[in-house]
Amino acid sequence: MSGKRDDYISWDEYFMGVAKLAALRSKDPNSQVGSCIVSQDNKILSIGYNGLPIGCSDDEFPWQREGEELDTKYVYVTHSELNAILNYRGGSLDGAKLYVSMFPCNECAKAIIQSGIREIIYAVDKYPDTASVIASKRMLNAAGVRYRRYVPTGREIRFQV
Ligand SMILES: O=c1ccn([C@H]2C[C@H](O)[C@@H](COP(=O)(O)O)O2)c(=O)[nH]1
Ligand SMILES: [Zn+2]
Repeated sequence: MSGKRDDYISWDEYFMGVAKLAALRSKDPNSQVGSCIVSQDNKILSIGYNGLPIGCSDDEFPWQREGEELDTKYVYVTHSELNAILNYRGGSLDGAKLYVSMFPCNECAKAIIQSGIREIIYAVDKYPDTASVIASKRMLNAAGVRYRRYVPTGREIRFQV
């Protein structure tokens, strides 16, 4: 009997919690997406969320979903997963894991595969019937990148000292 706490959070809760915290930085009014890249030995390597590229003002570029293509967010926003990959300055991501709050699109799947990430843990598969996500899964399957849904414990995570 060591007296150690036994209600500490799991690795999955920890890293998905970090990804969801990062998502809260997003200015996207509809979908806030956060990513946390983790090494095989559970060290956080990088974090990202969906947002505009450096130098592109959050207040000047559009956040709408519909209308003329050039007036929508879709042609400007950098996706959370790509931001996390690009934010990493340490070299190789070979064998890393990606915790992400929403299932990655086809463009992110390409970047994930090419970066060497080998496992995706996602919270929500928000658009499973879209060509983008179907293509994403097809590529991830072909490349042998595993993916699994994060199963919430239902436990409330509170901060206390
Ligand atoms: O793989 C992905 C796919 C999408 N995103 C971002 C891009 C947008 O900011 C939102 C999606 O907006 P909707 O209004 O839900 O279409 O999510 C991402 O970061 N990663
Ligand atoms: Zn994407």
